[in-house]
Amino acid sequence: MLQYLSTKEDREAFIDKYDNFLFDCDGVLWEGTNTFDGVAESMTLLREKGKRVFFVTNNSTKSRSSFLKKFEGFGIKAELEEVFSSAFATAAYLKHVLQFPEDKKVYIIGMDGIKDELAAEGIRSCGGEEDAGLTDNDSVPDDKEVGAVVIGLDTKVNYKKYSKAFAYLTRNPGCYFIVTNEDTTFPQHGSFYPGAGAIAAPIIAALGRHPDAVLGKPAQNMLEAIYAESHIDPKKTCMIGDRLDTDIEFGMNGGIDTLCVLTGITTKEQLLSPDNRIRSTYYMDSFGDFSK
Ligand SMILES: O=C(O)[C@H](O)[C@H](O)COP(=O)(O)O
Ligand SMILES: [Mg+2]
Repeated sequence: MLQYLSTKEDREAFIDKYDNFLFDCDGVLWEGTNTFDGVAESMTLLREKGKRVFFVTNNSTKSRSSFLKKFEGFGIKAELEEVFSSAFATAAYLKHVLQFPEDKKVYIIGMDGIKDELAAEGIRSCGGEEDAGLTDNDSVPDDKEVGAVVIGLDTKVNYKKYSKAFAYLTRNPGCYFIVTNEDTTFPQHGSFYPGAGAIAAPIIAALGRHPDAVLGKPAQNMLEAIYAESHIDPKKTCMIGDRLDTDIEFGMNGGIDTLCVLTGITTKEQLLSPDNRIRSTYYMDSFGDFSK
């Protein structure tokens, strides 16, 4: 039964119930370059109570170490081992699941986060922000070294990038088509903007097929990585997110409780609608309210 954490007592009882908290980032801890009131204080409260904290973001634009700088800028304590991103999960999938060959490389539509996480796994890549300024419509030469195309949120996307990705996926036999996450929108500047799912959609339409793999929430790759490294008890763990079809579904699929906050994508009307099939365990206006 969906419970609204409306009083200080509700919020204290919620915190005492769990040992581990998994945090989505965009729409929960911040929106673009702005954090929400009380977020840093609420995070400090959890740390002071000895709770374990993990960050599980579908945002593939930054590497985990770059995210650490963003956390620090908002006064949020975070360790590298606590940060899991869709770019990190994608690099791990290529390396350890696909056993991506050393003589192959990845073509990226996305930001440096994907390039950096691939490099950390020793996987070569091209495209990404290097192709940001391409405006020509010249033919795309073959490049048989490209063994995978990875698409994530790309705020510098252009037609040439799409042309290259389409060329490699249709010309190179066995070329993997991977999307870091399928969030259709993400919150910033007080509004909503196209997300990774919207960036990948043109290639899905042109190819007439869906990706071979999508690594972000609600897929369980990041939760499995957390379990493998930390042995946390799912019964004492709660996922805190702002998007129903990624964060809350991720928790439901993983058998953990969930808290939906209303500072990002999901509105109270959407959450409470009789048509909504993705019901979180709890909901509250903002994670920052724990500091009140
Ligand atoms: O790709 C996107 O649309 C954004 O990165 C999206 O906001 C995911 O970020 P998260 O809410 O999982 O931190
Ligand atoms: Mg979010």
